[in-house]
Amino acid sequence: MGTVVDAPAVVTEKEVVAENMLGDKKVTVVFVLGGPGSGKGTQCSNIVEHFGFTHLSAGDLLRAEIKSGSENGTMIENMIKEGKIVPSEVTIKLLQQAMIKNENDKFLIDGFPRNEENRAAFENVTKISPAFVLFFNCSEEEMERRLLGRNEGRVDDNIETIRKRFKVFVESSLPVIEYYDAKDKVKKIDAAKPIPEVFEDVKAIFAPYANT
Ligand SMILES: Nc1ncnc2c1ncn2[C@@H]1O[C@H](COP(=O)(O)OP(=O)(O)OP(=O)(O)O)[C@@H](O)[C@H]1O
Ligand SMILES: Nc1ccn([C@@H]2O[C@H](COP(=O)(O)O)[C@@H](O)[C@H]2O)c(=O)n1
Ligand SMILES: [Mg+2]
Repeated sequence: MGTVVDAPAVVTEKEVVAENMLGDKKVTVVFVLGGPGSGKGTQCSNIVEHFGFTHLSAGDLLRAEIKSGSENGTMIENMIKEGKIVPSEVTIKLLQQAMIKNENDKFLIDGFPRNEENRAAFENVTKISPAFVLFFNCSEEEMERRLLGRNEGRVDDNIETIRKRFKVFVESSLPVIEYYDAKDKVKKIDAAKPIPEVFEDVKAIFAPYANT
């Protein structure tokens, strides 16, 4: 009888889950965080225009899901009215679908991760870690003034919900920023300055991404 040799373990390409791969494209993800009204959406529009990123706002995706008449619509609407954080699986699915649908490989993910559950679930499900976290720092007094003047008809831009959103930001979102800060991944911006001045600081951070 001939010698029996164990067949070498064959690792197919599909079994290897490479970091930051989305299907067959390698992606760059920047998380854009900051309190409600700190100017995340405003500056993301500028970054899109100058640096060719695609902007995905978790809040916008959730609001679109409500409008689409999805089965989760009522639950999402109630959570937003209360300033609460929607379960991660719902938001991550929307973000993943939006990234897959888009041909770009550079994404600004605005308003996510909002809590520890968001952060851990996104890393586990997607195996994507952010290149860095852009953190817009602003006082509650200034953010409150901006939100009350925004006039976009958002159901959560009223003083009662704004106070709840600030509490959630301090209790659940700041710890996520601290988590990434401990990994030296946070780039903090003074977001209390006028819009063009904030963008000057943002531009300096994104300079390495020009023409990529
Ligand atoms: N630096 C700034 N100075 C003054 N007003 C600003 C500044 N940045 C944004 N704004 C205004 O403040 C309001 C809130 O801005 P924006 O929607 O960008 O905030 P956000 O961080 O995305 O808020 P949210 O978390 O509620 O979505 C808008 O009306 C915007 O025009
Ligand atoms: N990761 C997230 C992001 C947002 N939400 C809910 O949407 C509301 C509005 O978010 P904005 O970023 O547009 O301010 C937010 O207050 C949450 O209710 C969420 O659940 N999870
Ligand atoms: Mg926004």
